[in-house]
Amino acid sequence: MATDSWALAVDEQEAAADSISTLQIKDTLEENGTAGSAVNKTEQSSTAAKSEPDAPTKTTDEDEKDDKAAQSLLNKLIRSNLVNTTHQVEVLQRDPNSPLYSVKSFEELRLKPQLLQGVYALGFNRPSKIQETALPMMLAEPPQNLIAQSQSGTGKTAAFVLAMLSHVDPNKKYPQCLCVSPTYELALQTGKVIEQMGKHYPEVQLVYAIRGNKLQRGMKLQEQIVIGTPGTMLDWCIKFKFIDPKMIKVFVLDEADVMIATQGHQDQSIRIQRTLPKDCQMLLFSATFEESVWNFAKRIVPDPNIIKLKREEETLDTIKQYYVQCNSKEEKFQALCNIYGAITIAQAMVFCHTRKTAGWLAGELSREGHQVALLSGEMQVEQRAAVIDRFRDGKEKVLVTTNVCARGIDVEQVSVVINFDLPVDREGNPDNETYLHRIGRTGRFGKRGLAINMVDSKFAMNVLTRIQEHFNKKIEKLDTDDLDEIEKISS
Ligand SMILES: Nc1ncnc2c1ncn2[C@@H]1O[C@H](COP(=O)(O)OP(=O)(O)OP(=O)(O)O)[C@@H](O)[C@H]1O
Repeated sequence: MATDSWALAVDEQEAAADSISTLQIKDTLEENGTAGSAVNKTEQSSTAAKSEPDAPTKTTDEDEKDDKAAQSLLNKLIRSNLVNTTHQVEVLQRDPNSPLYSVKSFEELRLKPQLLQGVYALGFNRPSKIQETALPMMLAEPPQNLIAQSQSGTGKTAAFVLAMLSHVDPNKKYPQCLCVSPTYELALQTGKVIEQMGKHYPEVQLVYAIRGNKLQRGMKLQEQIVIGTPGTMLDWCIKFKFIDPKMIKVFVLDEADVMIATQGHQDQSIRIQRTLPKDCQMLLFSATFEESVWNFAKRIVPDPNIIKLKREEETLDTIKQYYVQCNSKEEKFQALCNIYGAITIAQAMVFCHTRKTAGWLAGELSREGHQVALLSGEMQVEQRAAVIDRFRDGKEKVLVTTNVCARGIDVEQVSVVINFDLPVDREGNPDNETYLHRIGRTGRFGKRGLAINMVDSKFAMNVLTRIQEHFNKKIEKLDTDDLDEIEKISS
């Protein structure tokens, strides 16, 4: 696998315009000298005035899309291996009469030797759960269409990359596989996997259809695989005719759940799909599968086989939950200090509702002598990944954050999760799912965890009561002025 140097000569300015706007938000923390790093005690200013609890902030759909794309990218950047699951695979076949074929080894797939070498070079010993079923379907002759849903990190990208590399004819010097990703950064991440997997297959080449990668009018691409964002890909197929869509054998639409957040991306993807030949293999992947994703998937993939990885039920059984009653954020901070004074906490994650509170709290904790890391949404995704890596390595003991990192981060040492603010949705209702994900950071791998909720108003008390009712699990009151009582909770 090789990428031509011109193919990567992306004009950074324009490329950035194709990227998620989260990355473009001015990093106000950086101005304070604290972004992407541990909090510096001396640079934080103290806020003496009492303040009102944070009210829920409204977010726009565009924010949500940016957030999803950023979260997806962050997951990719911080993930070092396969997410371990005990999930069941659910399969709905186009032809229920044909026997379901699944593999337990990569050898059974009869891959080209260069690709098998690539798989081993990546350190893959055996197919993941989703790959066991998806790979035989994707590599079958005649090609089969597939819609696959499984959570992030279960091996979807590696699966479709292997399918694309298996289907191309390296002797034919024109595009044969198209892969569409929702953002510039996500396209680059998938491109990296193609490059790694195809390392021993240099005849196959890859080009990025992303804004800023300007080609000369009238030229025809020679690379067999094109990966890019929907707008540029559509232009390259229809407006500039760099690609002959009629020659495409495999069309992959990745991260459908992120894609559908932008109507324009949906329309462009559908327009690309319509230019492709009837026998082109259509593959669509998504981490989640709500109704809107499903409707979109059906428009892109006719007559599909469907694979779903059933979600593992998360449970609160191994987590002890408490709440602390306070009257202001300053009191909440004092309660937190008392907890730290009474019990030994290996590593803790503290969740706040807004960036402002998170920044303030990180400063206060730091002033108290804690090694604090701060992670919030306005940081660039790469900065966030660096903060998480440092925290995982134990360089900081407390991670103060907003919702941006509630999901997908496995830090084994996290023994306590503090909800400095309870999670609420846009309307101010309890966000039970986020609560579950937040406190699910602790009590992992069969260990016992501790979750402490800070309540500072009637509104927050009401949210807590409703969360308690939802999970049908009692959240005990904790008096943080009583050191003996705090000590007991850690035993
Ligand atoms: N069969 C395998 N054996 C070992 N590791 C694997 C295997 N397949 C994939 N991986 C690794 O597991 C991680 C997750 O894989 P991959 O990125 O393909 O998952 P994904 O479901 O596409 O996730 P996302 O939706 O976030 O892109 C990667 O680091 C990848 O290299």
